Parts: sequence; C-alpha cells; structure tokens
Amino acid sequence: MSAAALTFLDKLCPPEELVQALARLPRPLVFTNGVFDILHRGHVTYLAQARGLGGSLVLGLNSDASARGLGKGPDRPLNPEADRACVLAALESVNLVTLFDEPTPLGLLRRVRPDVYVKGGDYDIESLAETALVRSWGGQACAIPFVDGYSTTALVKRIRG
Ligand SMILES: Nc1ncnc2c1ncn2[C@@H]1O[C@H](COP(=O)(O)OP(=O)(O)OP(=O)(O)O)[C@@H](O)[C@H]1O
Ligand SMILES: O=P(O)(O)O[C@@H]1O[C@H]([C@H](O)CO)[C@@H](O)[C@H](O)[C@@H]1O
Repeated sequence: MSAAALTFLDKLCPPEELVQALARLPRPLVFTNGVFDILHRGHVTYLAQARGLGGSLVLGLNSDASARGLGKGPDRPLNPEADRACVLAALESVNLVTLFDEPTPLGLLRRVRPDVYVKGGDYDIESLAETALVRSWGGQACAIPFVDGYSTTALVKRIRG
C-alpha cells in the first residue's frame, strides 16, 4: 500500500504537538468529544453536521482509562484508543484527533479554545460544564439532533443476543 493512502494518520495528534497542529487548522474551530467505541450511523451523521458548523473539526477522544471510568460496562471500551482514533481520523469530517485521559474534556477544551463546542442531542447542552467554559471566551455551544435508533450500547446488546 502506498504511504499516500495513509495520510489520515497525520490527523492523529499527540498532546505535545497540539498547539502547532491547531495553528494550521482553518477557523472557525469546532470541537467535540466522546468515546466512539463502535462507530455507527448516528456518529458519522453527527460528526458531518459538526464539521459543517466551522472550518475544521477537532475531536477529543477519551483514552481507554478515561472511557473505563464512564460506567458504560466492565468490558468497555471494546475497541482500544489507538483503533478508535484511527477509525475517526479516516473520516472526511474529522480534521484532528487527540486523546484525553481525564474524566471530562475540560482541560483539553481550555488548551484548544474552540469557537464552537458541539455535543449530540442525548445531552442537555445548556447544563454542560463544557458549554459554560466555551462561552467564557466568547465561543458558542451547539447541540446536534440525535439520530434515533443508533447507539453503541444497543448494538453490543444485539450482537450478544
Ligand atoms: N444516534 C446518535 N445521533 C447523534 N449523535 C450521537 C448519536 N449517538 C451518539 N452521538 C454523539 O456521539 C458522541 C459520542 O457518543 P458515544 O460514544 O457515547 O456514542 P453512543 O453510541 O451513545 O455510545 P454508548 O452507547 O457506548 O454510550 C456524543 O457526543 C454523542 O452525543
Ligand atoms: O461518548 P460520550 O459518553 O458521549 O462522551 C462523554 O462526554 C462527556 C460529556 O462531555 C459530558 O460532560 C465527557 O465528560 C466524557 O468524558 C465523555 O467524553
């Protein structure tokens, strides 16, 4: 396989390269975060719409340790962080993927300082600490409509019968 076919790997951003990588991205900068354990139609619809709200989309991905603390189940995440990051980086809608290791993305959000913070309609955007934070520097928070019938947990349940 030619190296050109693997350019999506360039979207994986280690924390120490974040500042330089962000400076190269077209504004407005949109940011979202999540686990994205098994990618489904709800996710890709959501990410495409998020990308449409600005010039580039930065995705903060929960590390495996961080995801394990979210109570999604004892064997979650099923896909390890490196694999989840690669699948997301291969999407046209996503410009940059960076991991965070804390229970919430607030620390990462402070470093990125996006123009727009996005979360899916399964969250009450007004009550999120992320919303208050992004508004503190004049950014906006935006909820993307939930696509009914798509969730990783439901998919795992169906597969396991
Ligand atoms: N069906 C959906 N429609 C729109 N957005 C979604 C949908 N499912 C998840 N999202 C959004 O995608 C992001 C990642 O969500 P998450 O990884 O929790 O997906 P999930 O399918 O709900 O997983 P799980 O069932 O493991 O909680 C979140 O910001 C969430 O709001
Ligand atoms: O994939 P999820 O479970 O939607 O992602 C979580 O979102 C939380 C959200 O930002 C609420 O504040 C976040 O705190 C958590 O770390 C996951 O990213």
